[in-house]
Amino acid sequence: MFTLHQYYLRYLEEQSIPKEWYQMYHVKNGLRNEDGTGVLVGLTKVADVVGYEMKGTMKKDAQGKLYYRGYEIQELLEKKDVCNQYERCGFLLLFGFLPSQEELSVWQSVLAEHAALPEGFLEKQILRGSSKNLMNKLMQDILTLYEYDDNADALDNETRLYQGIALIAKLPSLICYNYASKQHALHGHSLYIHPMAKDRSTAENILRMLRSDRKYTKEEAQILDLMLALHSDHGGGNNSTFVNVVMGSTGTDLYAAFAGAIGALKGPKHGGANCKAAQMMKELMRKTGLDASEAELKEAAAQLLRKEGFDQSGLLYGFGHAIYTYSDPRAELLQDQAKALAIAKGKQKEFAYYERFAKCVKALLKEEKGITVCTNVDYYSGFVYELLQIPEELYTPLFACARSMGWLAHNIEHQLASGKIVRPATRYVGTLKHVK
Ligand SMILES: CC(=O)SCCNC(=O)CCNC(=O)[C@H](O)C(C)(C)COP(=O)(O)OP(=O)(O)OC[C@H]1O[C@@H](n2cnc3c(N)ncnc32)[C@H](O)[C@@H]1OP(=O)(O)O
Ligand SMILES: O=C([O-])CC(=O)C(=O)O
Repeated sequence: MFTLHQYYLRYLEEQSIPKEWYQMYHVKNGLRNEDGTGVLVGLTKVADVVGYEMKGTMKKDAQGKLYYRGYEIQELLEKKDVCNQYERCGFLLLFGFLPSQEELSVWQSVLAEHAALPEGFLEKQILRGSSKNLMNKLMQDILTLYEYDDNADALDNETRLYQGIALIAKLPSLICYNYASKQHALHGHSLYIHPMAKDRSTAENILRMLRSDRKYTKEEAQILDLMLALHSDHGGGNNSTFVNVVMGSTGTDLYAAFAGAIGALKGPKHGGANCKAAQMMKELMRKTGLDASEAELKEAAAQLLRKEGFDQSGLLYGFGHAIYTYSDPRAELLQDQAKALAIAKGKQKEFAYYERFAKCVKALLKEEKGITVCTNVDYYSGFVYELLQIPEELYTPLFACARSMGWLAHNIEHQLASGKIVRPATRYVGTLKHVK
């Protein structure tokens, strides 16, 4: 009797493609050039991500910079005493200019108007069906929302833009209600469904919906708002945005493209790294204690790199980036937030542990792999969320909620500017055979 396992072993023996062939056939593996830079696959006016400079044909590492529609992120998010940076950045990403105060309030009321879920959706789709993973549930919900849209397959870009806005407006309640429903269904927790308040920002509404007493402080809302704004876009090349553009290029519906992007973002090498990093750090703190020496921290990192412990992937989550080298500007902003929050909440030792561990990992990856890595956006974000009492399961869904602005902006931009179906090539390297 043959078993599938045997077929699999045979497959490995006969069908595997040696790693060296990628170089031999000049494959742009992972859509990267030989120097690690990304293959140019599009043009965008939405955002720019800078991590190196090209001096002729030489790549030179540089401090990281992120621009939304030409505005540097630090400058854009300078104003700290407001709670609607996310809405402001979203407007900028989608329409290309910074809204006036009046335009911003119109935009907020448009989002509020579309936030309500279709009639019966909460009861049928959310309270009656939970999933073991909230990202998967979000994909299901978005695909179900397709059924409620009479013009779901519209090809016209303006219609798609409005469809996308209506979808984005619903993400905060989808995420929070699914969490509540799951906690109730799987863990027997009390169920509370707080409606979105029309006069509050997205960040305020998320905190309200997540908390049984609906209470939050202005500072908490400002930090969450900053987190959402920071995650709103990252150029056209990041995996989830690209997936959504590739799917959109076939003319498929926006619901499908968003579901695809959410699936991509869930991956632990992409947005899912925020959960993984938080879990990894918790396990390390338990294992080494908060007072671990530099040598102990470095050994703990080396063990992870050797695939010993944690998830045995060999990855140090929250480190490294396809573009950033010396620094990820978002991680720097988050590090400042994490520090301030840690002081306020008496978690300085944990914060110091994060900083000391980061130093060891950077040194280790330089020694072992010869690469310059920085902490990326996913390193400190979980720590910040934890101090805001946001449950771990929601870290990646919140990323999706924020990034949906960027997904939509790039989806529409590609359709308007190029409209070309994305279709690269692969080379057949098997042998030719005849059926006997
Ligand atoms: C929102 C975001 O998506 S930010 C990124 C979040 N992801 C993570 O934090 C997961 C950990 N990091 C990584 O896996 C990677 O750094 C990525 C996926 C972000 C970028 O990957 P790449 O562009 O392939 O990185 P790069 O070309 O610099 O990698 C060179 C080598 O270093 C390894 N490397 C890079 N980062 C790490 C890391 N954090 N831990 C262990 N090894 C790493 C790569 O696996 C590769 O090894 P190999 O040559 O043996 O195959
Ligand atoms: O740009 C990338 O490859 C990943 C990233 O940081 C993001 O999507 O925010």
